[in-house]
Amino acid sequence: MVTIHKTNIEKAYDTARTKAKQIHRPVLLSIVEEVDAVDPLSFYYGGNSFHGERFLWKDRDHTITLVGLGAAHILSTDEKEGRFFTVENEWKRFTQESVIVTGDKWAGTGPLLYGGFRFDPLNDNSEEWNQFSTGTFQLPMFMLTKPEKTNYLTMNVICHPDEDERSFHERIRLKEELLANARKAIIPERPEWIGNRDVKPEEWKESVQSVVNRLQKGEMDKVVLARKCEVSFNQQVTSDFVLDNLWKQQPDSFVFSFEWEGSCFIGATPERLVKKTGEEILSTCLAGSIARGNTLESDEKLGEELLEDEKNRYEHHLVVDSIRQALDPFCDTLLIPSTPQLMKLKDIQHLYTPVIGQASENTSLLSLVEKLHPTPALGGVPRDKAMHVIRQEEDMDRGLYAAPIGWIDAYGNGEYAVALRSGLLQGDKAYLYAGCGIVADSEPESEFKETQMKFRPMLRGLGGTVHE
Ligand SMILES: C=C(O[C@H]1C=CC=C(C(=O)O)[C@@H]1O)C(=O)O
Ligand SMILES: [Mg+2]
Repeated sequence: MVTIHKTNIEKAYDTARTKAKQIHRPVLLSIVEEVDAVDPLSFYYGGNSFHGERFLWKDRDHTITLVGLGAAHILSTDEKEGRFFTVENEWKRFTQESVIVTGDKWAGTGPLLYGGFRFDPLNDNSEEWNQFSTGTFQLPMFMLTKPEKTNYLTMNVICHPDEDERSFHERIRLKEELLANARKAIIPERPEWIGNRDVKPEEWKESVQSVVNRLQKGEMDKVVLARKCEVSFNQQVTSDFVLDNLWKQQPDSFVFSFEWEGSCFIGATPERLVKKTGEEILSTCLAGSIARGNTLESDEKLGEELLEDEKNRYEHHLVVDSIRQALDPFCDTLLIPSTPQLMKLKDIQHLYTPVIGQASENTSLLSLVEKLHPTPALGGVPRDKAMHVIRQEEDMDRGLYAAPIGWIDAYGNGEYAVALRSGLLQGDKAYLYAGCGIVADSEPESEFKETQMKFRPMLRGLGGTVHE
């Protein structure tokens, strides 16, 4: 990796081209510059000439927003077991040969790989998820990074050995145009909502009962079962208006979109899988749910009920235990409070235990993702047995729902969320997914109601009427 500090970009371009000629391979040139304040959503809408190749990421702590336009490079794998390492090694190799022009090494700027790993590489019941590989990632052509108050723009160009200079100048012109577009107010178009329907709701409740019977016999401790809801529109649904809604409606969640080959995976999830900045790592145990109350008093009462409820505490405890076991071997220090607190979101409250650790040297972000996924907040205990039951019982493909989605930069910093409260926009349909942790004393009807609450953020985000 060659890092050049604040130089003439023509010179950097020559360096990259010369390098490409020497190694007989294309070389990535990544140019980072500080720009005047840009509204991330306007940058996204204004980049609609890249429709189908855009992404947006906002974390739940409001520390970073990323918007990517266009794909300078695609990295995907169909490997099953080794997919995390394949992506990691490919990414390392690719960035090691790159030329980066930057003022400093800010996390989330420069070369950055955005995308996700499918929930279950062994599920080939594909339906709507055909176009996604077991790991699907892109390096954006243009990317806006907003860490709190600053604004950076990264331009990624793949320089070929026989590169024609004109295409480079064309990219610079395009970058200026995208920044100018983002400063004009663009209001996203909203298609008309036709209706929504639960897919096989009665069958799902029967599955819950059959899993409860097995749990009561002691075959396993926990299995998370999910179901699907389908929403129809009068015309193609694009991600713009959905993002606009989710951004405003779910300030305390990760808001993300990932446009890919005509579809868009989108959502507002409260759950972090893992974040790594230098050696510091953060993770989240999130499991156990109850409704929000209509008044402050009833809301507090429900919160207290959740904190004391044995069934929910058990659901949660299994997640804490498993995350501790996964992270402990990779950490010099690991801090996990012994009792959960409440995470209150617009439609639901959860039991929540934050995790902070100091990773031992040479621990990579994707190796942590590999160890953590799927946590028992989406899979179960024991993991392999639960995955087998999910394949048997769910009769669908989760695709990227409940899967790790996020980013990694050239310095190994990054963050992956667990893609809950999410859906796939495809043509004039949106497919939404929601699941529940099933334990021995689960009741199908009340778990069904829990999934109804978990569909609400996306139903509202899609413009549906949600009874508060
Ligand atoms: C599987 C989902 O939620 C998980 C995260 C929080 C609470 C959960 C629960 O109480 O069952 C689930 O484990 C989902 O939202 O689809
Ligand atoms: Mg639950």
